[in-house]
Amino acid sequence: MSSYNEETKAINCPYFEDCGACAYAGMKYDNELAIKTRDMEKLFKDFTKVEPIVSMYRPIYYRNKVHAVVAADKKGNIRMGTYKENSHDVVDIKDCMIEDEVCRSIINTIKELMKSFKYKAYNEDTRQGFLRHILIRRGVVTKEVMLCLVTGDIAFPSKNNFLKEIRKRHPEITTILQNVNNSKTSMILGKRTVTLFGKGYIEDILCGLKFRLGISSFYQINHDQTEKLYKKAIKLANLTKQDTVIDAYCGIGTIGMAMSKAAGQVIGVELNENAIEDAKVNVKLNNIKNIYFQAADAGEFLVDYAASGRKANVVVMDPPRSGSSPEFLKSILKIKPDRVVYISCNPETQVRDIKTLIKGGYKVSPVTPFDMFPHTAHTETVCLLSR
Ligand SMILES: C[S@@+](CC[C@H](N)C(=O)[O-])C[C@H]1O[C@@H](n2cnc3c(N)ncnc32)[C@H](O)[C@@H]1O
Repeated sequence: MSSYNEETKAINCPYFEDCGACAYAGMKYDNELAIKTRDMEKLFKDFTKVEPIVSMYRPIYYRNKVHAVVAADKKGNIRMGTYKENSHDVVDIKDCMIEDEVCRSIINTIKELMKSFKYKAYNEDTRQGFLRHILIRRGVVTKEVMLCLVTGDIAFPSKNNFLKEIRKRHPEITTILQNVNNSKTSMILGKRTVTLFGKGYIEDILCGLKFRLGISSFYQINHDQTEKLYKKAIKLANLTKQDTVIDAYCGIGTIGMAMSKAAGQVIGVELNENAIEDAKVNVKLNNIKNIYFQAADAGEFLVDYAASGRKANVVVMDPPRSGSSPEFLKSILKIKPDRVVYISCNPETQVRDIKTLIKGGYKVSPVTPFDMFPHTAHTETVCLLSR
């Protein structure tokens, strides 16, 4: 069994070595925070100072999105969990200190039901079998739960009985989806998704705003730390009603919408069309009038934006782990916004991108690290670049 020490805020986990997610399992939380701060100081030492890391009061059960790979061992026993590092062996996880407890208990129930319903785990080599992945999202404020079963085929034996049973055992589930993925791929989701029960999405409240979340859209996995991070980003942006803000890599529109009250207008740009669909609904849900969204590659969008001579005073960017693109950064240097607020889940690519902006005339504020992923080796950072 995994456990948490209330005094040291350390977690202990029997899967620690095989799973590999929690690099700092077993360590006092204070020591972990000191290591993360030191790492950030090293990384940013040539450019700027690092502020104290923003930590969690109770750093457990924070992941509001939980994923389990489903597989069978040589004896045919079902295993549900995560891939061992650099392998396709599945670590069979029964409990986890960083995942939402409700999501985890639903996964454990599905494992039990697979036996009684005689469902087979999907086999990636033969591409046979039924259940391949389980993906669950829970609204931290609304408590709505979305369960997505990723199967190798659309055929779902005893579907109605299964749905009845899982809903009886977990009345907290508000919607159930089936996604079909029979491709040789490391991607979890395939192209086809059908709603088996409920609305097909959940809602959650973040920074006082309501957000609709689909299964494929990005949503920060640590709700409480995200609110602190956005608050800091809004402060750094120092907005007025005269400002035009570009929210680049905007996902379902969370940051841009949180900034819209203080800004003149906001333009959100995001590659994932489903996320943009959610963003457009979210604007209506919150009755926001000064924001619009475009589905596009952020780099291409900004190249066109710069070429058309339009201006923006503020750019907020929150790219994926790979960071931003040279075209995007080049266009920033053309548009010359006064302020660029850069949020990153991979400070190494952030440093690379910051170097380009500094060469182009920007100065960088102290960086604030946020412990968005306690016990793992990851840190989120935010800073302001201004000219
Ligand atoms: C770290 S998430 C940030 C999302 C959002 N800002 C939030 O806080 O919820 C990065 C987002 O960038 C999107 N993305 C990835 N590559 C992109 C690209 N080339 N152009 C635009 N968006 C992209 C992803 O789909 C994802 O939604």
